[in-house]
Amino acid sequence: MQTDALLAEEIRQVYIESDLLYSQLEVEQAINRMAAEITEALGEQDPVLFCVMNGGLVITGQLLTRLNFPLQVSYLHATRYRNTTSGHELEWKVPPMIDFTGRPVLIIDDILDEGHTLAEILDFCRAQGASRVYSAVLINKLHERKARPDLQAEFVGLEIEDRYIFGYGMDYKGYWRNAPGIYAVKGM
Ligand SMILES: O=P(O)(O)OC[C@H]1O[C@H](OP(=O)(O)OP(=O)(O)O)[C@H](O)[C@@H]1O
Ligand code: HPA
Repeated sequence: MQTDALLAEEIRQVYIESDLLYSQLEVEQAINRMAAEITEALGEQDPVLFCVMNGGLVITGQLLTRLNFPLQVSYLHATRYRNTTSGHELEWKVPPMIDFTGRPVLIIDDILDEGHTLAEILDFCRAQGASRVYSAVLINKLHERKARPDLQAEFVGLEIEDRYIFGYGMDYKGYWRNAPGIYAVKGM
């Protein structure tokens, strides 16, 4: 079999053998709660929201239609895993392109795993003059390997055990960001 055919087979197999950790309904309920908490904290603050591409795509879109107050939204692109299942140095592909000097910023991403990605993005936004920097993640992964012991997002959808997951923006080798639930890869 050709390499791409082998990968396609692996990708299908990973989905078939995965464990569903949270259904679409459970994820949507968590997003509703996050949106209410964000509205409560930022509804009067004229914030700038940044989607962390690629993984933040789905949660950002799902949150946006639930945030009924004045805000601006844009994206930044930083990657550490590069479509693999283990992290490397953070690579900035696109820095924030809206000026947010003196304004609150909300960084939105799919997952806070070891937290190197979020920590570096938060530091960058603080150094660039945000009045305050908040973060929202759909998933917080529970383990003792956080980049900083005190690192937490203000807004968290769901917590998961220490397994490699995909769905709702999170990928397995670049695939299954579109999976409509939170799935854990068998054996990982
Ligand atoms: O907490 P960490 O251990 O730093 O990992 C979390 C980051 O890893 C993933 O991005 P990735 O680098 O895979 O790029 P992607 O957004 O294109 O999937 C995810 O979207 C987070 O941004
Ligand atoms: O468990 C994960 N799944 C997908 N992407 C990720 N990026 C960090 N951790 C993960």
